[in-house]
Amino acid sequence: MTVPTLTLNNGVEIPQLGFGVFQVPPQDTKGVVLEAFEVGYRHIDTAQMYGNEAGVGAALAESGLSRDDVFVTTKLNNGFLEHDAALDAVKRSLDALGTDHVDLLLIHWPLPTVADYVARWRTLEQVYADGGARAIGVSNFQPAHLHRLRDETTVTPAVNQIEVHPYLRNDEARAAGQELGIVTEAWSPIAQGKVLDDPVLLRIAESVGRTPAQVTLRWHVQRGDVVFPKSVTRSRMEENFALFDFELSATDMADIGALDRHERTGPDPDVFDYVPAT
Ligand SMILES: NC(=O)C1=CN([C@@H]2O[C@H](COP(=O)(O)OP(=O)(O)OC[C@H]3O[C@@H](n4cnc5c(N)ncnc54)[C@H](OP(=O)(O)O)[C@@H]3O)[C@@H](O)[C@H]2O)C=CC1
Ligand SMILES: O=C(O)C(=O)[C@@H](O)[C@H](O)C(=O)CO
Repeated sequence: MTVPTLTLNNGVEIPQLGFGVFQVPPQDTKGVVLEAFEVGYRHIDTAQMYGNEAGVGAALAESGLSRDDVFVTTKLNNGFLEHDAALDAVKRSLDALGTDHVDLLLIHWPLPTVADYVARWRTLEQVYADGGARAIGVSNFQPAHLHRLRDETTVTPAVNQIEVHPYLRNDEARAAGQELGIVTEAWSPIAQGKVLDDPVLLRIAESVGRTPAQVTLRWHVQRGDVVFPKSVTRSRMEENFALFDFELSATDMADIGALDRHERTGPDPDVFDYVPAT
């Protein structure tokens, strides 16, 4: 199955479907990512916060895949608020991943009540200028945060990685991204499994002969977002990868969109202030 790519605002191509490794235990990560590569995934979404970049790096090294064939994203952890500390943290990520550049580097959380995200964005701009990342972006940024970056900095984020699933369409943040030429990446795309028993998704899944997870992921794809479902279960990795040989009708798309309850599974970016010790 061929995974389509989207073109980011600096011309870099990103596979629209990837594999997320949040909550994959560090000691299992190499094996899980190698399995994901076997299934066909070529886009891995990790983070300093997940503690498993070294496992991703070990899988990259052992896979025999060319570095250019895999799109790797990592994220600057919340504790690195100062320029030099953030640069050092990025260097450690590159070492752990066994590469001299990532394809995409994100600010993980804006932390608007803790520190100035504009300063962290300038650090990412430097990493980008120095070749440590082919593209830079943000995660969990609200429209006002994106507008501040537009007004006060030089490089437009390539992506905004935000929580999106049928119970949280997150229309405002997606629309701000569209206005500014920023691709939306939908995290927790199946709401960590919470949407899978929904009667509407069950009905549509039955009608198209697919599973509720496939229908949900296909909904994201048809909306034009990037997704990277996580699973440590081989059969689910395969299920989540099989999205490009069926289509949802306009009515199915609208019915899924109507499930929005503004219900987050994760923290609210306007107030999230978790800063780990570094
Ligand atoms: N930037 C940010 O702040 C955040 C980013 N993310 C990113 O998004 C990725 C995906 O989000 P995540 O929170 O992991 O949640 P997901 O929505 O991807 O759901 C993962 C959960 O669903 C289960 N699951 C996966 N596929 C299926 C299936 N086909 N049928 C039934 N159950 C299934 C998994 O179980 P099992 O593994 O046991 O098979 C796991 O418990 C993360 O891994 C991370 O890369 C996530 C949260 C926040
Ligand atoms: O998975 C991520 O990328 C996250 O940022 C989450 O872990 C988030 O920090 C969270 O769920 C905290 O409870």
